[in-house]
This record gives sequence, C-alpha cells and structure tokens, in this order.
Amino acid sequence: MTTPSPALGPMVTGAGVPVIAIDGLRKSFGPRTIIERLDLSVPAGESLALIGANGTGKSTLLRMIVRLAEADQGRLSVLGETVGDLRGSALKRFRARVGVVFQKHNLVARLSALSNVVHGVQARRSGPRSWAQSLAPAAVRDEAMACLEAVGLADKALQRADSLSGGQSQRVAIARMLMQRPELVLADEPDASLDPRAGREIMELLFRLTRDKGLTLVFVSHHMAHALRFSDRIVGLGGGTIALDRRAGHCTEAELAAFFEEPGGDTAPQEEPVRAPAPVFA
Ligand SMILES: Nc1ncnc2c1ncn2[C@@H]1O[C@H](COP(=O)(O)OP(=O)(O)OP(=O)(O)O)[C@@H](O)[C@H]1O
Repeated sequence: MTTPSPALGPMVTGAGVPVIAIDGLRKSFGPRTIIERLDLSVPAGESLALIGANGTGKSTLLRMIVRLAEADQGRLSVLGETVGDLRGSALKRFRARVGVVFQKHNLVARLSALSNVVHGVQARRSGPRSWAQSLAPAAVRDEAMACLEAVGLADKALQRADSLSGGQSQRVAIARMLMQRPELVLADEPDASLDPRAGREIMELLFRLTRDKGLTLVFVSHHMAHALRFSDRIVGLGGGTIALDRRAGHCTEAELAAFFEEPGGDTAPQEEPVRAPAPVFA
C-alpha cells in the first residue's frame, strides 16, 4: 500500500458546494469598467481554463478571488468564505488555503530549490514565525523533498534557483505552492514565457497534481491547446462578462479561435465595455 504524499494537502470541500461562487461581480479601474457583470460557479474538483483577449480581466478576476484586488460590486464566495468580509488574520488564513502560481515564479535566486520550497510552508501558517516554531525542521525538509519529487526535481534539490531553467524554476514554484497544502489552485499563465514543450509539461504537471488530489484548478492560458487539454471547462471573458462557457470535450480549437475574433479586450472602447457576443453554453 502506498502512503499518500504529505506534499499534496487535504481536500476540504463539501459535496455539492461550489468552491467558487461569484454573483454579480463588477470591477472598474477609474472610468474603465473591466468586468461589468460576472456570475460564475466552480464546483469542487473542476479544472477551469479562463481565456480571453488581452485586457479582458482574467488576472484581475484571479486577484479578486484571493482579494488582492477589490470588487466594486457583487459577491464572491470562495471555499465557503465571503471574500469581501475577510480582514486581518481571517484573510491570511483564507489566503493560506489558496495556492497561486504566477507566470513569474519569484524564487529567491541565491537559495537552493529545496530552500525555496521549504519557504512555501510559511504560507500555510499565520502569525510571525509560527511555522518555524511549530514544525520540526526535519519534517519540513522531508515534506519539501516530497514536493520536489512530485514535480520531478528531487535531483535538483541543492541547486541554486538562479541556475535552473525557466521550466525547472516554474516546477519549483509549483512545489513551493504544494508545500502550502492548498485546497484551491489558481494559476495565471503558468505556461507563458516557456518553450512549447516546457509550457505543456508545466500544464500537464499542474493538471495531474490537482486532479490526483481532487483539487479545484482555475488557470489562465493563451494556449488554446492547453485550455482544451488540461481543463474540464473553458470560460471565456469578453465585453466585461462571460462570453463563452463550454465543456472542454465539446469544444474545438477552431471554435476558440473564432471566439477571439469577437471584440472585447484591450481593443474595446475605454469607457464602456463592448457588448459580448451571445453566450455560448455547452
Ligand atoms: N491596478 C490597476 N490599475 C489600473 N488598471 C489596471 C490595474 N490592473 C489591471 N488594470 C487594467 O485592467 C485591464 C484588465 O487587466 P488584466 O490584467 O486583468 O487583463 P488580462 O485579461 O489578464 O490580460 P492579459 O491577457 O494581457 O494578461 C487591463 O486593461 C489593465 O491595464
């Protein structure tokens, strides 16, 4: 019998309760309305690809989910919490439950891959240095090694981060995120700035790791092949709202390409979002 890796944390989601429930979300920056009205429900365990032209608000939406950006209107319920109500330590505890992977991995260049992953445990605890005080260093190190193994980089554990390739660095960032034992994973273009093979491998890894544990994954990608292959569902933003919502298995790359022919991104007038095409629901 194999013991489940401690690197892949617990799944805490009630059956039938959406991990993300968004109702009437609106967001402007100054006079520019980026998201006019957005409703979205993401069930537990779903892998959702968020697509759309540049400037349609994909990153802003991910940021609002963890309250790195404030919604102007609407309700965001994530992992059972009303995000807009969270303050102080409650907000910290909530953020500790959400693993985030960015296009830029932000590793500490002079530290080893392993040390970078060990630092991921800080995101798991709230309060100053509580992680260091409450966890045995050997246990933390073992878990960090398990996380590196999970991303296929155990042999690079002692290598400095600044000597790793872009793809390897992104794997370390994923291992660091796993160290947090997240219940929900958000990934903002994790496959950007990588060559086609490395980008595909990163997406494969994220998809497999989250799927194996039944975690919910929401990722942004401009690679339609990745959206189709590594998601259950593809949601397209355009015109300040959801302009496309399809099961990945019912969608083709040509249909997605056609979606991008519609207006909606940074090409839209600045004051008012362009009306989206009629939504296409599977
Ligand atoms: N803090 C901010 N202040 C002002 N404008 C912002 C801010 N953050 C984002 N924007 C603007 O909001 C719009 C949506 O940005 P966002 O990064 O969410 O788009 P995106 O869909 O992720 O784009 P891309 O595909 O290019 O990454 C853009 O026009 C951007 O310039």
